[in-house]
Amino acid sequence: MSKPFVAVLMGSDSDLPTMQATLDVLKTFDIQFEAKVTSAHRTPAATHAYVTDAEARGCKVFICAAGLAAHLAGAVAGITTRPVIGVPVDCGPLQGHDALLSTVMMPGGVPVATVAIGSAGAKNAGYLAAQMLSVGDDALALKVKEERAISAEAVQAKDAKLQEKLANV
Ligand SMILES: Nc1c(C(=O)O)ncn1[C@@H]1O[C@H](COP(=O)(O)O)[C@@H](O)[C@H]1O
Repeated sequence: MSKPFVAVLMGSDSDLPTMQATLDVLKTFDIQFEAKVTSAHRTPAATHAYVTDAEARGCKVFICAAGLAAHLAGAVAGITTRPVIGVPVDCGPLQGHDALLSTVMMPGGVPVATVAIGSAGAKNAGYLAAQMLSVGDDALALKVKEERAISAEAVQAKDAKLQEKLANV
């Protein structure tokens, strides 16, 4: 049986600093992934071949990051019926606003789940992929819940510190 994994695709190696946040989250959850530079514009045939092959080998979710005229996520969504998460990368003169619109504004029937511009969006792409995979995986669902609880505790600890500071003013 094919092993489930997430494919993390980037339009360029210049997107890697942004996408490190996605890879870090996938590692936190022990989710298998493949990371690859491939471009709908520059290497359309290779992108098509990879997506078709990855789906056949067990890819459950595609995460696609691109900046500027970001068509990678949309092009991948046109090839596969697996969920596609789009990360607009903050580069170029428009700082990712162009990538946001070209990633999110998909025609009906071919969705791309688009996250925020830049590293915060890249981080959420990892969490969203984990939540998608957790639908059929109870152990992963538990890990996602535990991670949420840890992050809630961190916020509460920050508030406790603030209250302490305020009490001493
Ligand atoms: N938007 C796309 C696509 C695509 O959509 O297929 N391929 C590369 N790119 C983006 O071009 C930007 C500049 O790329 P370079 O740094 O290689 O010049 C990157 O953010 C990349 O994702």
